Amino acid sequence: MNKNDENRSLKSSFSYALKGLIEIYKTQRNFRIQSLIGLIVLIVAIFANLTQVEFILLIFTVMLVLIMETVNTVTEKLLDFLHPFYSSSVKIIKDVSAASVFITSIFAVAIGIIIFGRAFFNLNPKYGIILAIVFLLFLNLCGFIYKKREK
Ligand SMILES: Nc1ncnc2c1ncn2[C@@H]1O[C@H](COP(=O)(O)OP(=O)(O)OP(=O)(O)O)[C@@H](O)[C@H]1O
Repeated sequence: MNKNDENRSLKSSFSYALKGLIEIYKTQRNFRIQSLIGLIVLIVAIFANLTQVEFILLIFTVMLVLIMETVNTVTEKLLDFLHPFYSSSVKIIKDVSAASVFITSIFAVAIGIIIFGRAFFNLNPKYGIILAIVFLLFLNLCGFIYKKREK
């Protein structure tokens, strides 16, 4: 492969990725909402008094939510293509995939509370941890009750 071919293939990979992004943006309402929230969060971050680590964490979190939504969309589209009819297995896979986005969103909100809470309201970082604890408590409690009921 010569330099020209390499440049061309790099260009086409980029254009395919861009088409994929446009497809997700056009068809996935959640992706549109998440990318808008991410944009607002990062713009607000510019005006907040944040440390370098906090900036990095915010960018990481915003991108992570979008990545998880993209992976979730791939899972849904793949399953719809392979098995367009009702199936309890498809249901479980789709539900679990949606759960991964949900967990990431909770993580994002906890990070937001910790970082913006400190910067704008001098809030103790423990409130972000409390949200994560409430989520894990709820998860364990529901899981426990559900398992008990199944027996
Ligand atoms: N083929 C199927 N068999 C069984 N259950 C399904 C099937 N397709 C979807 N479901 C159920 O419907 C839920 C929503 O699935 P769907 O693919 O419509 O995703 P969605 O959340 O509406 O995605 P989006 O709006 O992002 O396209 C799944 O989590 C699952 O519980």
